[in-house]
Amino acid sequence: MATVEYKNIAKVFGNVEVMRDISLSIADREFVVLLGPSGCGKTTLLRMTAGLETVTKGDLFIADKRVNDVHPRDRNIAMVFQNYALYPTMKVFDNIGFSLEVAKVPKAEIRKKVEWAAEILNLTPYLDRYPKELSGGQRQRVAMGRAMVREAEVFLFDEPLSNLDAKLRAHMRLEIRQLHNRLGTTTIYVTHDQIEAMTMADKIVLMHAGKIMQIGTPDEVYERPNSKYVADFIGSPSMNFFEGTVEAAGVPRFVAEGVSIDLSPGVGAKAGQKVILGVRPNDLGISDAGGIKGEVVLCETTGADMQVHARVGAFETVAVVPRGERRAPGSPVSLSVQPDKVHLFDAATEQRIG
Ligand SMILES: Nc1ncnc2c1ncn2[C@@H]1O[C@H](COP(=O)(O)OP(=O)(O)OP(=O)(O)O)[C@@H](O)[C@H]1O
Repeated sequence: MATVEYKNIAKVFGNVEVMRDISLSIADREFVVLLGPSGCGKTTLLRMTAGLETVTKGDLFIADKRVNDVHPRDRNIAMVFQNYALYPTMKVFDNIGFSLEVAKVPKAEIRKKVEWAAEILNLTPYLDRYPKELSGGQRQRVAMGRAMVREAEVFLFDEPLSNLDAKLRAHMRLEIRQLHNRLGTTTIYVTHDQIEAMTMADKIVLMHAGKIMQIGTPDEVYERPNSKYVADFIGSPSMNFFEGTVEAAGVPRFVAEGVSIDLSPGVGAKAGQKVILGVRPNDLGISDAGGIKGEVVLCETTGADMQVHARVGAFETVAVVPRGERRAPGSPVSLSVQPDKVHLFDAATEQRIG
């Protein structure tokens, strides 16, 4: 097992710089998720870690050893891809054991390791089958088995669940996380799915346009997003945003067209400062009186909850409330928010205030 360290990493393809000055430390046994929209550079960072892409600038360390120029084979990593990359003409047993066979490990030892991995992954009944005779989830487990038998120091996952249906994805999330709890292998996992990131990660690294926007535990990035970008990316439905000004006579107050919200007394904003105020849909309560006045646009039920879409002044908002709160479109509604549930960002820099 090992640490992974990125120091001022940059990546240029041709003359296009897709990544600049990435620095990140991953602790031994940590499960880190690289999260971000398509094109943000997460796969490129993973492929550089694997040695499948060169590092243009900076230093990459695995287990305290600089590996920029080390061949992928000698990095002691195992990678699990989105498309599993199984060999179609080999049975499950041989797929899992193939790398050991190439390394000329004695047959008895290969058998022992493959059976050990199959047992943990619930693949024992399938060792004699070909990949095409397996379900998507089973194929995914075979791909993980291949990584496990190599006793790699670091596991790299590149969107491993994106080809599975929603239910199986949820199940495999749990399995991968349990596997990590059991083996403790340092893991770097790439996804654009925030639910995967929130449920699996010890630490989320949120990327955008080749830069790291925030590093933190799932709770930290959810509860204290350091910028409007992060606040908007994490959470579903997305955070509500209101652009306005802070007024500070007595209790500080946020004011925008049709909106007035009390802020916590200690809030770091200055009087007159232009800000963006954010509230998570779950932190918006609705009632018939008091609070911020608005008009219901639409109510949608998601099963357990109801999403109330409302127009408030110049803003579209959504509140997630218990299912019984259905209201007709066009009816008046009042929205309330606790001052300590408010997120404030500077309007110009979009960075968190306080
Ligand atoms: N071989 C390449 N040549 C040129 N540009 C590339 C190459 N590979 C990736 N890029 C560019 O680098 C940027 C980062 O790509 P990368 O695949 O790392 O993004 P990603 O966040 O993993 O996205 P996705 O979720 O779509 O895979 C993109 O703008 C992409 O177009």
